[in-house]
Amino acid sequence: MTKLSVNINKIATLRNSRGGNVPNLLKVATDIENFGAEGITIHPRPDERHIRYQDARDLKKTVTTEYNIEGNPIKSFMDLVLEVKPTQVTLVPDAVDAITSNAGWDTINNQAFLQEVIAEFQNKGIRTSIFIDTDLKLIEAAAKTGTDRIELYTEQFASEYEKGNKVAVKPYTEAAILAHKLGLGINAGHDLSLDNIKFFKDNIPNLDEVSIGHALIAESLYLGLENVVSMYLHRLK
Ligand SMILES: CC(=O)[C@@H](O)[C@H](O)COP(=O)(O)O
Ligand SMILES: NCC(=O)COP(=O)(O)O
Repeated sequence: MTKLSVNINKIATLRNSRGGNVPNLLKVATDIENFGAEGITIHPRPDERHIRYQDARDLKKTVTTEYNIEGNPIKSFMDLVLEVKPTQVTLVPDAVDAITSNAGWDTINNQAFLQEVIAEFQNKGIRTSIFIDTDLKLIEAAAKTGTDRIELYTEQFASEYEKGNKVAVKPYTEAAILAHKLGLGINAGHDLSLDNIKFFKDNIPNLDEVSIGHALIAESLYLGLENVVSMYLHRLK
């Protein structure tokens, strides 16, 4: 079975836009768990434009499902994760000013560095995952870092699938087959959505977990709008 971990960055974006506590990030995380999601994902960025470091600490007290923290292992991020001790840390090589994650790790050139930080997290009992593209040489090198899992970076698949190019899933299938052979767990994420998730899942063997945020929150708005507009109209009668 593939677990759904909901990325709540966008809830924090909305909250921060007004400076108060609406929507309440902790309550939303608990509600998402109560609705059946099997995990909560956050990606605190160094500028704290959405998830704040304090959110990561507060969520540790309330999240009862799998808690996944994503980010680039710079010192402040490593200190935070080692303090909070989530279920899983997902290492993402994103630049400080990146609008969103836009590349996977070069696991060949960063092998020694990744080995070192992965060992540090694992020594504290934190499962590790590496955000990665589908190049098979990168998957082989990922296995040598000692990581527990990889997270396949699905942006390319999602954009090609939207154009009708279903064959774009093939490199992901091949990467997953090799990763499984090498003993790695398999996660996936970025731009997965209600439109593409079933096809992706059906084509990726041994898919442990997907983390979905941007599309899921946008879809929640669309699917909830009719209900909320009619509730307002009812109150205005
Ligand atoms: C690693 C990944 O693909 C997601 O964490 C994505 O980066 C979400 O981050 P933003 O919400 O900042 O775009
Ligand atoms: N790891 C991917 C993630 O957490 C969510 O990415 P997105 O759905 O916001 O693109």
